[in-house]
Amino acid sequence: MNTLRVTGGRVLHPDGRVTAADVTIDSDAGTILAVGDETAGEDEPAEDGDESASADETLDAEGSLVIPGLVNAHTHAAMTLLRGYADDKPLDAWLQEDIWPIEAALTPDDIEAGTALGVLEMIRSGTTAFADMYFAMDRVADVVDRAGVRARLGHGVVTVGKDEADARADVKESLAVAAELDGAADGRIRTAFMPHSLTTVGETYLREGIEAAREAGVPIHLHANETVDEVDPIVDERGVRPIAYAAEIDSLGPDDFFAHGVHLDDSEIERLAEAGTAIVHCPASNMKLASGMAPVQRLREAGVTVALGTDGAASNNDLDVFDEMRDAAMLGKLAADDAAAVPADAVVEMATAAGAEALGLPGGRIEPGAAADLAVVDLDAPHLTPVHDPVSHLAYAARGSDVRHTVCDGEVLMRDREVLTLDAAAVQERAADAAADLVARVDD
Ligand SMILES: N[C@@H](CCSC[C@H]1O[C@@H](n2cnc3c(=O)[nH]cnc32)[C@H](O)[C@@H]1O)C(=O)O
Ligand SMILES: [Zn+2]
Repeated sequence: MNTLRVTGGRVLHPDGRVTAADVTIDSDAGTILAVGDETAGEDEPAEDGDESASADETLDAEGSLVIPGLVNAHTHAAMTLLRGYADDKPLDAWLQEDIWPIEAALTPDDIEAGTALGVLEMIRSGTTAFADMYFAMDRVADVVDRAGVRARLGHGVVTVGKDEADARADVKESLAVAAELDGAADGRIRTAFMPHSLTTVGETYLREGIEAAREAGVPIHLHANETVDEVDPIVDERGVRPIAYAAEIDSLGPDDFFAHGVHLDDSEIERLAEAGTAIVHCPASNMKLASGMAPVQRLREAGVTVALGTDGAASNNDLDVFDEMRDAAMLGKLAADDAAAVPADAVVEMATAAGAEALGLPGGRIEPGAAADLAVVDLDAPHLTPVHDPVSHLAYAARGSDVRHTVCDGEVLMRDREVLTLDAAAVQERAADAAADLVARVDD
């Protein structure tokens, strides 16, 4: 057995406690073997005894905080190519006037280049798992495989504006991708059926796709209740709110997870809680597109699993989950009109354990037997001094660039800020070239 030991740091435990402890990992199995010495005093660093000497590989965590790898539970990674391409517009106009026209010109090579850039950015900011809704998903899966991260992947279906044959083909593609890619990258890739939203996919197609997904045991991921303009047409046309409609078409299951959930009434929150369907809160995207303020505190109080997502880089404009934690806490307080709402420990949980739970992926907890997915955050920086409360720093003061090392499935993906699984300079250059070519093609 090959072992990896993260030494000399302080560890964030699943119950929110922070203690000095080494973390010992079985790198072959990709699991955590031990966290400190259970029999030793909890505030004492684990002894650097024989065990440490026998680890095959070590990562220095002196002066640092060892946290679960962060989970970006809703993104479109390849949209890094469109970062800063179209800003300062509401969702509907932004998608229809800018994003969809340029996405129509994206090639599979572009999507691979943009995804590699997105994954590079995620590894460099301590994210080890993400959910991605896009297209050319075989190329996305290649990147995930090479980079060493985990992901729940799906082909996004849009049927509005398409004829019946094209619409059916899109649904079929999403189901085929979900069947083919599940279990890829040594099991680090799982899949989902991903209709874009309840308004951009017609009812017949939704029903057909969801029925097939249920038969195949594949979860469902879609954008829901993101803007008022998306809720109103459903209410006008059907006389029920979107989450009730989702239940009618059987897309409200315990393994399903919906992005946004901004405009939810109490009956919808209750339904989500009863069904066990998770919400992925994307505060930066919701603020930037002025979509609204999600009722995060009420969702959590009702028992809904709330994860965090950056959404695509064109509506954020980065993929840093630390930013998302801070934004979620800030916006959550504003939405609840209560400074005590959505506190630091809540957003840390949303970015870790709740994220893994929403995606149905391993990780999110540092404890023996859990997946060895973690990030080591360097606390030795002016903006992180003094350390009264490390959890407060994670939520309010730390940034992705404070992450020193990133580990996923027992493999070191970044050591001392050097990404080992991707050639960072090459990925960045290729993405910049692909983006410049893309814009030149579209502007012609
Ligand atoms: N097969 C579809 C692709 C859908 S992928 C998922 C889509 O979600 C879009 N998207 C990104 N962010 C958001 C958001 O916040 N709300 C809704 N859609 C978004 C993204 O631009 C992409 O077109 C097609 O042929 O158009
Ligand atoms: Zn999205």
